[in-house]
Amino acid sequence: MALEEDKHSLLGTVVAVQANYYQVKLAETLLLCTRRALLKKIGQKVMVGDRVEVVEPDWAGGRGAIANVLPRKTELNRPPIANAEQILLVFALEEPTLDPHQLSRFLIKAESTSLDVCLCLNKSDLLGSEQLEEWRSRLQQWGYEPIFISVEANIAIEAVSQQLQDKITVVAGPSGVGKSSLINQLIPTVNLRVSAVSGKLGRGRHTTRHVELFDLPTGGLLADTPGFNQPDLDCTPEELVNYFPEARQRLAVASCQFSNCLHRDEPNCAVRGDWERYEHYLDFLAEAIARTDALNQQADPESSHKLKTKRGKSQYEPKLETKKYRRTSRRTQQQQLQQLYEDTEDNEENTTSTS
Ligand SMILES: Nc1nc2c(ncn2[C@@H]2O[C@H](COP(=O)(O)OP(=O)(O)OP(=O)(O)O)[C@@H](O)[C@H]2O)c(=O)[nH]1
Ligand SMILES: [Zn+2]
Repeated sequence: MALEEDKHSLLGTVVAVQANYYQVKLAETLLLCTRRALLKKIGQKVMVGDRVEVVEPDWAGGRGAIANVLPRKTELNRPPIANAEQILLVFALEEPTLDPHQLSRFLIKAESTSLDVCLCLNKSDLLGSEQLEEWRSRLQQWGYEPIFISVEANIAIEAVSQQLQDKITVVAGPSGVGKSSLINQLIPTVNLRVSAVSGKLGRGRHTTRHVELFDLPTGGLLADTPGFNQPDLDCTPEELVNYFPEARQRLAVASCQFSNCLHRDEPNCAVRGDWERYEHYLDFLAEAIARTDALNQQADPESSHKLKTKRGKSQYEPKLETKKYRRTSRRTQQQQLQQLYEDTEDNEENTTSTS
């Protein structure tokens, strides 16, 4: 049920969701809204980032009701966010030392969302200019143009600001790389907790059970995500290659002999070669295959995976997703909410184990 953005309706953006309440931002005003019963009835969920039509505004009381949700441009599952345009992936060059395998894992995860990926490398104050240039050309080979920043030395924060202007951006990255420090710098009023060098103390900022969008002073919204060190890869072995820009490039100019090539040892493969991350590709491929096999064995009737038989060989496959459909959700909305809670718990575990 598409709703036109007509000028008579009151439109806002959901900036926080908690239980059955939605905080909706309309121009400079925040209204605490409920969801109209009809939306509930038709199973229309409301996510952070959603553009919504608000009715019955009570400006004095700061209340309202959501009557409609505009069609989403994008939709993320973990964290649950609608209409995000890009992922700002933050890593540190040192403390902790940049690990290409871990960085690739995050990049693959980010690429699989179909959102734009912006790579931001913090703590550039800890490296010399030669080392920085080495990293730059290395990452360019991977297909990325990193922004080197230092929150502590106030280097290139302006470039990040520009990159975020007027967009919904999701910040991601492992623990300890300086995400909180960066967000505090970008939004001075936000006051996120920065971990002490000695490690995390008790319950941190990610123990809250909701995702929130923060207002950027330059326009735009920022979503912070839990700092987790090992995102799960949930792509199929066939999809994986699309999440390596440098491999995509090879496939843009040549084709493999076999349409179902996994680019391992198949004859006349256009992808296999001496590019730096090819070894990583093989590692992640093995992981994706193991995961598919495990799913296969579970044979869970409730799962979104289908058992398919191809040329006499049974395979457990997720619903077919071409690149065009990558952004559509793979799970039901109900599961997404559960995941949000799991995310929080995962992170609580990580927080204790990394301190
Ligand atoms: N040398 C240096 N240290 C920095 C810089 N930015 C942040 N740090 C330090 O890095 C540590 C971690 O910073 P945080 O902002 O808490 O990192 P985080 O990514 O939010 O970590 P989580 O909350 O675990 O996700 C703190 O001790 C910061 O002072 C920088 O540019 N250079
Ligand atoms: Zn191939």
